[in-house]
Amino acid sequence: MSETLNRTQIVARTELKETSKRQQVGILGGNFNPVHHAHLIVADQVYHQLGLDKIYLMPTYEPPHIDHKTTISSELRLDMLELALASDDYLEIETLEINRAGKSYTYETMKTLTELNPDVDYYFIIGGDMVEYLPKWYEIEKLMSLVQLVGVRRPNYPITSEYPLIWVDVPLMDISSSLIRAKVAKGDSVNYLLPRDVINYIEMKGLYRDG
Ligand SMILES: Nc1ncnc2c1ncn2[C@@H]1O[C@H](COP(=O)(O)OP(=O)(O)OP(=O)(O)O)[C@@H](O)[C@H]1O
Ligand SMILES: O=C(O)c1ccc[n+]([C@@H]2O[C@H](COP(=O)([O-])O)[C@@H](O)[C@H]2O)c1
Repeated sequence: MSETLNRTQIVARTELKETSKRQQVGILGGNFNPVHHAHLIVADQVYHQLGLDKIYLMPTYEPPHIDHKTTISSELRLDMLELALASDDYLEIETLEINRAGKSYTYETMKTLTELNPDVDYYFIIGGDMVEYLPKWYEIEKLMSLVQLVGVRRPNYPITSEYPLIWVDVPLMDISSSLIRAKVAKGDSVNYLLPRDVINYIEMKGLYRDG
């Protein structure tokens, strides 16, 4: 945890201890097209720094952004997530949004998850790029009453928000799925930007060659 905790963080941290009988679960939602090492480092750092019981990486079916680019099939994205997480027992995949299909609104998802798991406290993790977009999220006020939002820094994005986020310090990593897709399309190396097994899968399936 950062040395520079703000009041929200300190209160939230205390609450973490007081609610220790309840399961503390983090969710990192995303398109994961493809999953990369920054996703895994973010999940790992939040897990350890907040002392959570588990983190789920949750692929969206259809990204809820109005202007979001098209994605690839959920089967391909799920395969890559499974390859990336094969050796970690505290990182798992939540397939609720894939199974539900349609637009993946986080409020709807977390409403379902909190109803299914009333003994779990959820921490929804978002990168700095998403933080500034929060006011436009569907039913954001209701979502905040269901989950604790956790922000992680991303290069070139501010670390302020009008919402009560817990900020977790992670190494600044200028890695993105779009960078990886662009590099694959150009034939550039993507070594060490994402797990080797995922790179092999991308090559085997011929993904992203056309941009
Ligand atoms: N390098 C990074 N540092 C911190 N957070 C990140 C990073 N990359 C992705 N995230 C966060 O992980 C979540 C899932 O990201 P997503 O699957 O959309 O990947 P992405 O790399 O942002 O993809 P794209 O480049 O296609 O937009 C989002 O909350 C995003 O902000
Ligand atoms: O619910 C919303 O309105 C909403 C708007 C934008 C993003 N999200 C969620 O934020 C997570 C990261 O989104 P993305 O597009 O960066 O992969 C993912 O779980 C999305 O479903 C949710």
